[in-house]
Amino acid sequence: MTQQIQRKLSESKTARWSVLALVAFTMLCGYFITDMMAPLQDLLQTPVGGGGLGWSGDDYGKFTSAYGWFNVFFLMLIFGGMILDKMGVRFTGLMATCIMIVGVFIKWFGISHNFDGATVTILGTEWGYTLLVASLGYAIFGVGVEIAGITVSKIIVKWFKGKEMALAMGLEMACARIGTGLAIGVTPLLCKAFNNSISMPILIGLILLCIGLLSFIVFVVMDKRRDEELENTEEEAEEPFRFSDIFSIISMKGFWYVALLCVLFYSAVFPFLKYAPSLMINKFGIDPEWSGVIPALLPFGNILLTPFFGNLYDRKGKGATIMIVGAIMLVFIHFMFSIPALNNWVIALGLILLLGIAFSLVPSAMWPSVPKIIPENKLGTAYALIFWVQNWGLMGVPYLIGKVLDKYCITGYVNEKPTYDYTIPMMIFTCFGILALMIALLLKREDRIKGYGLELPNIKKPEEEAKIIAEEMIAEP
Ligand SMILES: C[C@H](NC(=O)[C@@H](N)CCCCN)C(=O)O
Repeated sequence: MTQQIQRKLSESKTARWSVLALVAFTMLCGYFITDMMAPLQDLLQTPVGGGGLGWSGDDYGKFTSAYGWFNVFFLMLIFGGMILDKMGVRFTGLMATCIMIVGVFIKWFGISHNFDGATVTILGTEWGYTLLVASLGYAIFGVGVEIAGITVSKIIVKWFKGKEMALAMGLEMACARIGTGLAIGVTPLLCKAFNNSISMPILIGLILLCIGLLSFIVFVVMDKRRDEELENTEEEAEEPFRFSDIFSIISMKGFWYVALLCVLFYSAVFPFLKYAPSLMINKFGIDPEWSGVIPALLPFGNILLTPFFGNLYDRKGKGATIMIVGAIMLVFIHFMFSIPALNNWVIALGLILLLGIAFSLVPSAMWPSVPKIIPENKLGTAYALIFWVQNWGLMGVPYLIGKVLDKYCITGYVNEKPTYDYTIPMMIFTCFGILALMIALLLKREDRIKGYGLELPNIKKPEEEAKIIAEEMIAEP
């Protein structure tokens, strides 16, 4: 009987696509705030007298890397994954969204106060209070948005397993990319509209996130209703999560290949995006006000392509091959960016569009591949562990690039602001691409050995599904 209800509910397309829209909107808000400071790097580095905050490249690198501080060092993401598997998607998602709100509020507070220019020395480095408070806020926000990310992945598996799972994940990522695209493209305009205010766009982000919380609350109501109908609450999951599951996950080679591919690939994209507006100004001579426009095309390209490739994976399979193609493209693109003579904006445009394709290929195949390697009751923890490994890159790479820029890449000063040569940073990103390619090849090999089914379609044919249901009904008299 339970299975029959489950079947009926899982057939309700409207319900599951509405759920997707609700949680994807929350993620859109989260990603908007994650990336909104990138196009303001130039203004942040403008001296205080000129209306900026007077940060150095190193300061900007520190702030950007704060995103991963608590996730990486205090293992917040891993605790988040454990909470997710123990407490379920509703509790964890609400908790994560509230953490995001607190973090953005603190970041806004830090940026909108100058604390009379006071500084403090931590671990031998000097921090202005504005930088420190804003970074702390961003670090707290980073915990929230990452836990929300794993929660949403689990929600999609819960509602879409055996259906259009990769398409749904692709669409969720597409919405998240709208957030990134808006952050990069629109923030400088918002800033200008409010008299070059850096804090005002953050406040707008905060308001948007509160609407994101409301959207998640509507999801909670729907999800609760579904579980009540199924007479199968999250707390009564058949095989609850055990602490020892962490060890069983990390003892799998397949898990490590996905985690390493994830950290290497994403380290060459998200941190790159944080510096892309500055690259456009320094290498391609684009006006600071418009420096976000070309980079913003990357996430907007993802909006169409990630669901497209997700759908392809659902129907045709070839997940491991898709990841290899994406990694090859990544190497080519960053290598081209690193060549100093290629400095025409048309080349920047072409490369960003290509990066949009590469950055659609890998995520659209990688995330839906995780449930093929890891059992569902350990999925929250597995996604959390993958995100944790990835956060080392999201934290460390912007910091590294900030240091490299200030130490090796300054070519001069204009209005007291440094100008940079981006050759070395782009070569660093190319190296990440090469390593990602090697791991993608190893993953395909492991799939052949272990038979995870990464090259197989996700959508089960009706005959196969009928067989599974019949087997389940026999097992449950
Ligand atoms: C689904 C995936 N999300 C992540 O990888 C997050 N850990 C990183 C979020 C960083 C946001 N700038 C994705 O967005 O592809």
